[in-house]
Amino acid sequence: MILKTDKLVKRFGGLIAVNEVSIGVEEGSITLLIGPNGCGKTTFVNTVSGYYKPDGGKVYFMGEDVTGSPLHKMYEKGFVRTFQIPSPFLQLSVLENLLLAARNNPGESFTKHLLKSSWKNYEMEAVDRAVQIMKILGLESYWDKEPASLDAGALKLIEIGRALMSGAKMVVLDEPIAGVNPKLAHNIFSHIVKLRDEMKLTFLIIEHRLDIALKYVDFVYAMHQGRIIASGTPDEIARNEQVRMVYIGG
Ligand SMILES: Nc1ncnc2c1ncn2[C@@H]1O[C@H](COP(=O)(O)OP(=O)(O)OP(=O)(O)O)[C@@H](O)[C@H]1O
Repeated sequence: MILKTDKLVKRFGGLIAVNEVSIGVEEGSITLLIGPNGCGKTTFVNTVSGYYKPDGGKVYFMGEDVTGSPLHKMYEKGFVRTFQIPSPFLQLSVLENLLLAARNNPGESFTKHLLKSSWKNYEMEAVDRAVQIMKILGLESYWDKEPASLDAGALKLIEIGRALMSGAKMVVLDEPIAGVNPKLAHNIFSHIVKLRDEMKLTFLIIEHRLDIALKYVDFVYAMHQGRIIASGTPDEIARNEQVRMVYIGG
């Protein structure tokens, strides 16, 4: 398991938004977190990623106890939420946007990289990686285009590509297909699957559109009122009575 939580708790005053949530995310998997509005999904992810301090329980990332680690520490360890990556620069190309998201950009620490050769090596490696990522995401033919000229699906893929350039090992996506048409939504999920298969990347995804998402993910956790009420394969979750009750309202 790349990520594990053990009885994680987050309270807001008297409200227990995350109530002893224990989950495990397999490395190289796509894991989905579902549940009705207000059930605690965002608060759970915020508590894991260091945006909130937990009121109880533990978080383990890559075998290390990271309970209460701040957001930037989790990011350094490779646990990345796409909002941590600055928004794309609309006047720059797709390639330039990917390059700017690369971590340890020598431009950031001038004195460490006075030698031109280290700049060159760094730049070549970064360009190679960006090209590899653009190929997997099907963005290579747009490499010199400005993001603003592309569709919503491509923008989402650029966002994921930039998370990858930043050295992410696990990416958390908050409703990656919200507001995009079904064709683009399937396209986004197909590329997430490719990243899992070709780069061994792990995803934790919050998504409401189960008709689409369940076709692509490996494992699902269902939350209701701060607790995990079911977990299993997409098939098991689609057949789960309690999950159906919560979603359809009995
Ligand atoms: N900062 C906060 N202060 C107080 N209460 C909060 C705060 N953030 C969330 N809550 C409450 O915690 C509960 C869980 O909210 P959360 O946003 O985590 O749910 P969610 O499952 O992500 O919902 P959605 O699908 O609508 O995004 C809700 O009752 C919400 O009102």
